[in-house]
Amino acid sequence: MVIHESLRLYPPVAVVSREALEDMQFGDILVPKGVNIWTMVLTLHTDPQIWGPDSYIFNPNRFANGITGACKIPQVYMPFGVGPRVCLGQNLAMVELKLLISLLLSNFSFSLSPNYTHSPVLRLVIEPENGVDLLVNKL
Ligand code: HEM
Repeated sequence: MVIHESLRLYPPVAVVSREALEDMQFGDILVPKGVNIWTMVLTLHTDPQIWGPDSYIFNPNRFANGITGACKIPQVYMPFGVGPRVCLGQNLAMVELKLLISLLLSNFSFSLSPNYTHSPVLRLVIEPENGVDLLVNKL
């Protein structure tokens, strides 16, 4: 739940793009050949109409009943992309994250340094603008 919520609010890949290789019609919308379409993952992940009024709040419990329980349109949760070019490493990434977090939390406790300022920025990926100063104690 914590990993899902982190990937929802801070998706490392905040934008995925596709180029139309031919003219394409979606209902009333014509997408001409050659146009690049950017899907704003972060916008989809924080839309209050989809996630509820607390959509900008970090709340891992929203995933207590899985992705379908967390939002109205589960397809919009796409930290690893969707479709034929979905991230090949998504299962490996999830296992790595679970292992790493379990190992770290069973050996150390963490708290935020008073120096920390919350300022996520979109560069190549979403990252903390001023780094993350942590106070780490060995258990
Ligand atoms: C938290 C970690 C990761 C995130 C958030 C992530 C996210 C993504 C996203 C958003 C895409 C683009 C999907 C699209 O265009 O629709 C992608 C593609 C890809 N990812 Fe990841 N990824 C992660 C970890 C990994 C790992 C660990 C590997 C390999 C060991 C990996 C391998 C790939 C590959 C090969 C593609 C290209 C797939 C294709 O174009 O067919 N990723 N990833």
